[in-house]
Amino acid sequence: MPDITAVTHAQNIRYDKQAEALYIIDQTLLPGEEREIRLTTLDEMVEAIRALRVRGAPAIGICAGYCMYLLARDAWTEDRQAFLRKLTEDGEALNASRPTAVNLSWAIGEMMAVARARLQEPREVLLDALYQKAVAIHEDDIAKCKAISEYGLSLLKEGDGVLTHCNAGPLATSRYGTAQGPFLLAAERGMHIRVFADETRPLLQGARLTSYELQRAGVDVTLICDNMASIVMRNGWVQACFVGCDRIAANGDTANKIGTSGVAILARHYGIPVYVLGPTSTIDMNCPDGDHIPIELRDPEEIKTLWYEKPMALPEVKCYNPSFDVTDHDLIAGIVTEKGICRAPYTESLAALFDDET
Ligand SMILES: CSC[C@H]1O[C@H](OP(=O)(O)O)[C@H](O)[C@@H]1O
Repeated sequence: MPDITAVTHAQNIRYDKQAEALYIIDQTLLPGEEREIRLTTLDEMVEAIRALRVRGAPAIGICAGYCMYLLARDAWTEDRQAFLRKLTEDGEALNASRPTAVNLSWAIGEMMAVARARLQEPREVLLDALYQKAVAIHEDDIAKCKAISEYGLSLLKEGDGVLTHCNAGPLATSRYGTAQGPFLLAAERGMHIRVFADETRPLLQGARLTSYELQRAGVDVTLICDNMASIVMRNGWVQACFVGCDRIAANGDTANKIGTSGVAILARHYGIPVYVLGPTSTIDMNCPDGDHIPIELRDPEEIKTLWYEKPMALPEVKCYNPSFDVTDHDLIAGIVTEKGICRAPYTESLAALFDDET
């Protein structure tokens, strides 16, 4: 029996204030096992983000907020400059865990701003302000994802087919998700949307996470290999592509999971619109274009060994393993944020999102 709320409200990141403990669902074990693990030390936090036990741009930012609060508790000393130096160092180490998703550096920056602003306050006042900021980052994302899901759903009609790539559901965010949120909202409202989920090699977030979330929510999801995107588009089964984002540059160029740019180029060939969905915390107005987005390179051996019982190529074969690629802004029909749907020219429409913040 579909349990939509169990999916949309999955506690992928949970902070127990009584125990002062941070828990995450270890996403490397899904879909076979749903296990919470506790993150206590900086090394555990860095490893969890690097190993994608917690992953997805917004989720990484939310986790980083709580991590910075815990690290501040450990770094505390009456010597306030020494405290700030230690927290800064820990934040830099956390930020280095993965370079592409701007949400990580954004969340760490938000927490550091509170630490600097409250530096001379008594210990409990400063720590409470940091905790409240971490909670705000988490709760703001819930509201953002719900709004993104509503705007995204406004682009679809009953019976539409949508192709998605990687995972941008509740496991990658706080609730509902970004690119997948509209599908879950449609299910809640009894609207039939047919989703084609790319498996998304080599980390298989689409197979392991997207189809796991959507199937359990009762969404009509079909899992396909990445090299099948063209045939489902050619068959006329896809009316739109919805993808997430890890960093959107000021001109609309968007970094997302490796393979996204190929989906967008295919979609252009078949005349299918591609929408990027993500919160404004994923927009980096200091990054002028996609050439300036740092692309994470992962262990090349993953190509030959990940999820396989035995290596699928000779050990001496070279591999190249970029975790993201950049979709040119001119391939993107719209960028869906919690503030609405931005259209080209993105240099102007994205900047306008921040007008009320200047
Ligand atoms: C709403 S998640 C955004 C984005 O993050 C994912 O990358 P990863 O699984 O490596 O953290 C993927 O690119 C999603 O589209």
